Amino acid sequence: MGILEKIGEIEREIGRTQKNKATEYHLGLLKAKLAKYRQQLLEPTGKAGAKGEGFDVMKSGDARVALIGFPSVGKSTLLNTLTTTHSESAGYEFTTLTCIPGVIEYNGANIQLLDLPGIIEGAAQGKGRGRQVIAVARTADVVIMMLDATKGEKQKELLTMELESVGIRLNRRKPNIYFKPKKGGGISFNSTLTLTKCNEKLCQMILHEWKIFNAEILFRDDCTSDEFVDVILGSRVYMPCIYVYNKIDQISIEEVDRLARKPHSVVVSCNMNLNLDYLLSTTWEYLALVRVYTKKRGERPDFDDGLILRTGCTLEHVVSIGNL
Ligand SMILES: Nc1nc2c(ncn2[C@@H]2O[C@H](COP(=O)(O)OP(=O)(O)OP(=O)(O)O)[C@@H](O)[C@H]2O)c(=O)[nH]1
Ligand SMILES: [K+]
Ligand SMILES: [Mg+2]
Repeated sequence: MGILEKIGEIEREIGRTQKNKATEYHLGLLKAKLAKYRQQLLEPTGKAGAKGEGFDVMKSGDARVALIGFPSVGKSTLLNTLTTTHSESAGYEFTTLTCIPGVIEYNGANIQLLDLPGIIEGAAQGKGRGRQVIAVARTADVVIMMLDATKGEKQKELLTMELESVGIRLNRRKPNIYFKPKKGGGISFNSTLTLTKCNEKLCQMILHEWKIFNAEILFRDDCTSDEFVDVILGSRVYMPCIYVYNKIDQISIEEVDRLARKPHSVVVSCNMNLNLDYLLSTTWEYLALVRVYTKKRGERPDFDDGLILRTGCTLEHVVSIGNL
């Protein structure tokens, strides 16, 4: 039996057990066991942690949005408000221990919203269930980083660093650098504009570090050496991210205004249902989905049955879907 099943069983038994003097000892033991299993689930070295129990959620719908944030910022409350799925929400940290999927219907599209356990500093190294959470975040089309509006910018900085450390780049374009390792011929370095943050010598030194002595490089943008490293390593994920400041019911209107003006930010109160429409329209915009209506020659288009496509797709995509 997996740890999640054990937890479920104990929770059910606690629910079944009447609270009185005679059951006091039994209930106490059950709660202690529950605490032990919950703790095991959060341990980086625990077997359950390594396997990622409870995180194998199928992709479904037209797009996937992952909710990440510190514990108790209101992620589950958001899922409960926007979808018909229920995820336990409570005032204590690590209420959510697994990945809970819900569906948002918007503009005729089905968007999968994933509630996830809270993550903390050190998540990328395996603290809490951080590694599994980050692995799920990588598979998303958009990340919603939920922040507690009462708690300042520290959470945002820490989470951004955690994601950076595992190769997730938020709200940044893929560096426009052409890079191709070769069999011979040394390193050929070119740029289409004057570089101010990086140069040929630095690139060569970096490449030698990776034991690459033959390659073709073309900078098409004024990129940094960090971005060059990202290109050499590949495996980077460039992810649109919305910073959602929740619990604005707890702060002054001046503070709300200040947070709302930050780049990529949306201010909300999940409890009081404030500004969630705007969060949905922003999410739609960040997903960059478009609806395409097909019609037969001489007939009117069927506006009830559009295709959901990503921005940048071509007519060929539409035709190939139509031929399925
Ligand atoms: N004041 C206020 N409290 C909120 C709001 N949204 C959520 N909360 C409260 O914040 C607490 C934590 O909410 P959860 O939804 O459990 O938070 P979470 O991020 O899912 O927490 P974990 O699963 O433990 O990581 C609960 O007591 C909620 O009622 C809000 O908009 N305003
Ligand atoms: K919580
Ligand atoms: Mg939760």
